[in-house]
Amino acid sequence: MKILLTGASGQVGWELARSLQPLGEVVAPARAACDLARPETLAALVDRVAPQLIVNAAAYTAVDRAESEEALATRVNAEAVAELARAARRHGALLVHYSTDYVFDGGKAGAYREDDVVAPLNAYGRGKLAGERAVLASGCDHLIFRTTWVYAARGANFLRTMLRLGAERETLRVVADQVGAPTWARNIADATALAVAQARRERAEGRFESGLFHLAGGGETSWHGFAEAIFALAREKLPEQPLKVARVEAIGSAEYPTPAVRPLNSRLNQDALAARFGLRLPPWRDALARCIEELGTR
Ligand SMILES: NC(=O)C1=CN([C@@H]2O[C@H](COP(=O)(O)OP(=O)(O)OC[C@H]3O[C@@H](n4cnc5c(N)ncnc54)[C@H](OP(=O)(O)O)[C@@H]3O)[C@@H](O)[C@H]2O)C=CC1
Ligand SMILES: Cc1cn([C@H]2C[C@H](O)[C@@H](COP(=O)(O)OP(=O)(O)O[C@H]3O[C@@H](C)C(=O)[C@@H](O)[C@H]3O)O2)c(=O)[nH]c1=O
Ligand SMILES: [Mg+2]
Repeated sequence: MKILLTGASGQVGWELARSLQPLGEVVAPARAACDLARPETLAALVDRVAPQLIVNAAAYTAVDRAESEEALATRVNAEAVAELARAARRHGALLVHYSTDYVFDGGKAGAYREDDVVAPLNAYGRGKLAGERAVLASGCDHLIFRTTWVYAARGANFLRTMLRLGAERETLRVVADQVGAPTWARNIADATALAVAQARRERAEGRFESGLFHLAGGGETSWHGFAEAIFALAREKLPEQPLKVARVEAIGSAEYPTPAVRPLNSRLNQDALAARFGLRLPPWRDALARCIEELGTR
């Protein structure tokens, strides 16, 4: 199977480049050769590669910057996605695409199910929602995974931000009223590969059905709880890590003003993924422990 992977330098894309290897030949063009800010160039790229599977891990993920760059964010997260999806349809390829908890407004009391009402609060969320809709509208075979609070040993993420700030400051202030589940990029990539393997069998047997699935770490916490776990695990597993931080103050979102409004509830119900693919990500703290252990081996 020939696989076109976008965003291979990102958190999820980096892990996918490894997880997808056993499934076929992974073609992962550099950004210059696959620029989602230029959607009009993508059909020719897909024609040239002629993949059976397209995995789109590229995205505009700067949530606050998107408020002042909504057109660019939407071009990358929706218009380019529409082009990739139409090209997948033309080639009879399966498209795997990722979306976000930020399509929701966070007002629900429990964990969000796939068919719950969407109502993004920010520009990034609006663009990602438009991306989901573009995939649906294209009529291509697809799997959309809505994930959340992604971190990895590399890339720009909350884990790495906390380790950096924790080395610089004695006190940090972190919001405690936004709840969700940290999700390790490696778990996303491995679950994607397993789901794709099943989808490939289903397609060969003519019984594949496209769908959208929530894919997030198990359990829940707040950003504050995530930060405390990061420092506890780093103290335990990274003796070399310089950590000055002595206190992580729990604050409300109002005390940490940002250009983009974030949902207070990011919890994603995992049952649909388990029912369809028999997959469930581990408790978020277990995954975080493994990721942090790995940081110590570098
Ligand atoms: N990060 C998170 O917390 C969450 C992410 N998601 C979704 O998961 C998916 C993967 O995200 P994640 O791995 O965290 O993202 P990252 O920000 O870590 O990586 C984004 C990737 O997209 C690439 N990219 C950005 N702009 C363009 C462009 N114009 N053309 C081509 N490539 C581009 C980046 O390239 P370069 O390295 O050159 O910048 C990078 O490879 C995305 O769909 C995202 O929306 C969903 C929920 C949470
Ligand atoms: C650095 C820092 C952040 N925060 C808050 C801000 C925010 O509410 C929360 C997390 O900060 P971030 O900038 O990592 O959040 P953000 O970039 O919004 O993370 C989101 O990224 C996109 C791509 C998604 O799809 C979402 O699922 C989510 O992971 O922590 C503090 O309270 N104190 C701090 O010192
Ligand atoms: Mg961010």
